[in-house]
Amino acid sequence: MPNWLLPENIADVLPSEARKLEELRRKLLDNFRLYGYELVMPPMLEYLESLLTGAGQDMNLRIFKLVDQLSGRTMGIRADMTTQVARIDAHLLNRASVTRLCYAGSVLQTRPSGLHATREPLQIGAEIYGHCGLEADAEIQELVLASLSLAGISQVRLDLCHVGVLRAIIANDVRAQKYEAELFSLLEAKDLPGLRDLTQDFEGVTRDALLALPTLYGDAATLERARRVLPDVAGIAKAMDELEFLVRSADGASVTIDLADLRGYHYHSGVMFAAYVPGLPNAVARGGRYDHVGEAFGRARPATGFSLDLRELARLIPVAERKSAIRAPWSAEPALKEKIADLRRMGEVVIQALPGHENDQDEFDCDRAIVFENGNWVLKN
Ligand SMILES: N[C@@H](Cc1c[nH]c[nH+]1)C(=O)O
Repeated sequence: MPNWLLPENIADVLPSEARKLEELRRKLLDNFRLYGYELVMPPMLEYLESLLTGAGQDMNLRIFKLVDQLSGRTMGIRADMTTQVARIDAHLLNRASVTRLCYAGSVLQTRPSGLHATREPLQIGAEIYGHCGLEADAEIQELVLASLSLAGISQVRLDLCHVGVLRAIIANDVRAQKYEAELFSLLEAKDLPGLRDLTQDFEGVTRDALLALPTLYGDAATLERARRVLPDVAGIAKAMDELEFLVRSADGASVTIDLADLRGYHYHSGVMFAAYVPGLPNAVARGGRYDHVGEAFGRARPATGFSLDLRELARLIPVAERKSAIRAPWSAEPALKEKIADLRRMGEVVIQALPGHENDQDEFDCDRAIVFENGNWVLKN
């Protein structure tokens, strides 16, 4: 095997793609700051227990593990930054007020989420702690749309879902509760035959409601249909009210409902959403409420947020034009150095051709040059 071969679903980012990624990262983080989100940088790896706190079993399967030579304990490489940021809010900041945090960094996953998906997403996201009202979810929803619009993507569909619906359906059925994890995966896969099989011995109301969930998708009118079809219990009515609030607050954006789209790390506790764009089968961004993660870290804090993979997002936008640049000869002469420094201060890219490389091609489009004329260094087209 050639020694330059990388593992499956792991890739280098080459200059033109890296430029897109970095520009997007800066734009998004700058915009988060305009909304008051403070940047945090959690570590690449932690003890496994802290990475798993508050998260479901599927998180454990997605984390690469290794042994810490200093402590002998098992460490994990983060597969998702949301719970790390919740840990920071719960333990390190310890603020009682609303806290808005954002982050950008690589995460590593043992398995790709799709055939061509990377196992090293570049995750960027924003989270709000300390407000249990839906206003926080609405702000996050707005931030998702703003982020995608900064990437030049305007045709976005927000797909809303609510974990409370499934939880309310199985709340009074002990047998169904035992199979919660299986129910999640069958619903995510919209696997009706599998769902029929599993629910055979469930109580009639539970079974009917579970079988109805995969059919409850479509425009906002789906919520009325869901109210008619699903059992009339407090948990479901509350979830429907919350979803209706968010449909209203997303004014202008295209919103759909999909009560079975429960994909995620299973730490979500309320409203969840996924953003879809044309040409991509998987969601570009995901998020939602996860009020119990802080509690698992010892400090209950309402929480909601979103994250997306910058690599995936960058694939959707065209390659940025090659930036025009100025070519300069290589010389240590002070007058030339000063001229070059002046131009760079003005934001120009000035590339000094190293001796013997005057005609090399590179990523830049050198449309001007600094030349020596009549005793001066001048800029020429
Ligand atoms: N980190 C979650 C999305 C999320 C962020 N905040 C809340 N939920 C994911 O990647 O699926």
